[in-house]
Amino acid sequence: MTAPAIEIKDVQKSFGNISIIRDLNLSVAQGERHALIGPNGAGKSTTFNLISGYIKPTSGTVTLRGEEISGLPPYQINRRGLSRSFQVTNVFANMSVWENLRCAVLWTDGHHYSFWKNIDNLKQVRDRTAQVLSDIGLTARRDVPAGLLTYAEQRALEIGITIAGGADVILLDEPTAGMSHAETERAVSLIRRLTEGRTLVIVEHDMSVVFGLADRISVLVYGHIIATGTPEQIRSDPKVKEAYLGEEAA
Ligand SMILES: Nc1ncnc2c1ncn2[C@@H]1O[C@H](COP(=O)(O)OP(=O)(O)OP(=O)(O)O)[C@@H](O)[C@H]1O
Repeated sequence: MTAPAIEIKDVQKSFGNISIIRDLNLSVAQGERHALIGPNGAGKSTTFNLISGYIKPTSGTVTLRGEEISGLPPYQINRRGLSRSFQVTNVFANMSVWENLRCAVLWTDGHHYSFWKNIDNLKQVRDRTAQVLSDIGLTARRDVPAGLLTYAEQRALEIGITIAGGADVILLDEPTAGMSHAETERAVSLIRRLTEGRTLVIVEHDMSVVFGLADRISVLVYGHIIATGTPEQIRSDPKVKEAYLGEEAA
């Protein structure tokens, strides 16, 4: 049997004496698109931080394709094929779109200490950067400083940076936050296309995105998953309606 892409087992996380994540159990199959939803402050970003190594669990384990990763630093988890985006736009504003992407490709390829090399001569890096640039639809904007892109373009670039290294497990934290309806629709089709054949975990408040994209959904309330299931199961789960979705999803 194939190991899950991500498995969180009995994870607890406290900050000081405040318990934020309580008995967290979550299994995401390889190739699945999984959405993590829940009210503000439920612990969704904290869960992403726990998976990607930015914080360590107080207890419990996180495994990636069957191998324990809890306790590893973020760059080692990244090298094992897990990449994440952040809630806040996280691009280098003064660097061009091309340079931002190339930086992400170099980083994952382990070239980041070779700053004395002429990196544009690394054909493999150049080809991969051009491929991602085209995948995110920003080829015409390649030389524009990232800080001058529209907000939606910056978020697309951020998704490009996240997938640039070829990770097969992708975590996206609110990728459509702050976008218009039309921008959101474009972002969803971009995400669907770019995560084809990979595993995706997405934190998202926009329910049209969640229900349109996810194979399965988990609902986190006060640091605990109260339900996991298909969009239909989640939509009709009385516990979920009461705790989170309310009449909105009825
Ligand atoms: N480093 C930290 N130290 C102390 N408390 C923290 C820390 N990180 C998060 N928290 C607290 O943990 C709780 C969960 O926060 P988190 O950001 O994970 O929630 P969230 O579900 O992502 O919320 P939102 O939907 O608003 O982004 C919050 O009460 C937050 O204040």
